Amino acid sequence: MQKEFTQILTQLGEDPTREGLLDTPKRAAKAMEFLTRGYNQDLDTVINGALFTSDCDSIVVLDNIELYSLCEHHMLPFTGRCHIGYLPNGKVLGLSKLARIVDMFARRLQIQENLTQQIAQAIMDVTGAKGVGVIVEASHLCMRMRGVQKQNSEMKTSCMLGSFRTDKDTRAEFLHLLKS
Ligand SMILES: Nc1nc2c(ncn2[C@@H]2O[C@H](COP(=O)(O)OP(=O)(O)OP(=O)(O)O)[C@@H](O)[C@H]2O)c(=O)[nH]1
Ligand SMILES: [Zn+2]
Repeated sequence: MQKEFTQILTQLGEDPTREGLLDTPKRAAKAMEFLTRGYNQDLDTVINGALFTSDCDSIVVLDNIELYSLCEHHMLPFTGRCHIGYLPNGKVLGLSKLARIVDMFARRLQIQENLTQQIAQAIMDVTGAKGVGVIVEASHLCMRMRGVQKQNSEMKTSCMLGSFRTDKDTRAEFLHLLKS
């Protein structure tokens, strides 16, 4: 991507050979590689076998997982928090792996709706849980720095699968746990 970033600098009217910009294409390429490293990850590697037998039959929640992604329309950041709950079905997932799953999908070009669904579906697929709920709250720089320029609105998306979708008591308990 270095060559392309040099071209972008030129298109902007900049001089890519001036001192401050000499290493910019290299840095920008490295940063973009980091911001999209989710493309080089898969669930198996991320989970690393950290799936443990358990007879836990209560909702497990991990909330306020910070999230950094890039919107696929403008390639500008959207950032916020992800809240996850699942009802185990004989297996529990290593706690950090929930956050790693969030990162794997967030570090790709995304829209928030798809990101939310992909996280929920991955947790369902990996754990075979009875139900999964995922809520994402995020602020989109493409709506703040440019375009419609609204500073305070947040997008909230949710994906409820299995018993979180079919059983309103389970869903209510999840939402209550998040509030408390
Ligand atoms: N649904 C959804 N839309 C998003 C997300 N991120 C950015 N967008 C929207 O994608 C849309 C792209 O609309 P376009 O009209 O093609 O692009 P644009 O002219 O840059 O739009 P404006 O942002 O309204 O200036 C905008 O409404 C963005 O707000 C997201 O995660 N989910
Ligand atoms: Zn956008």
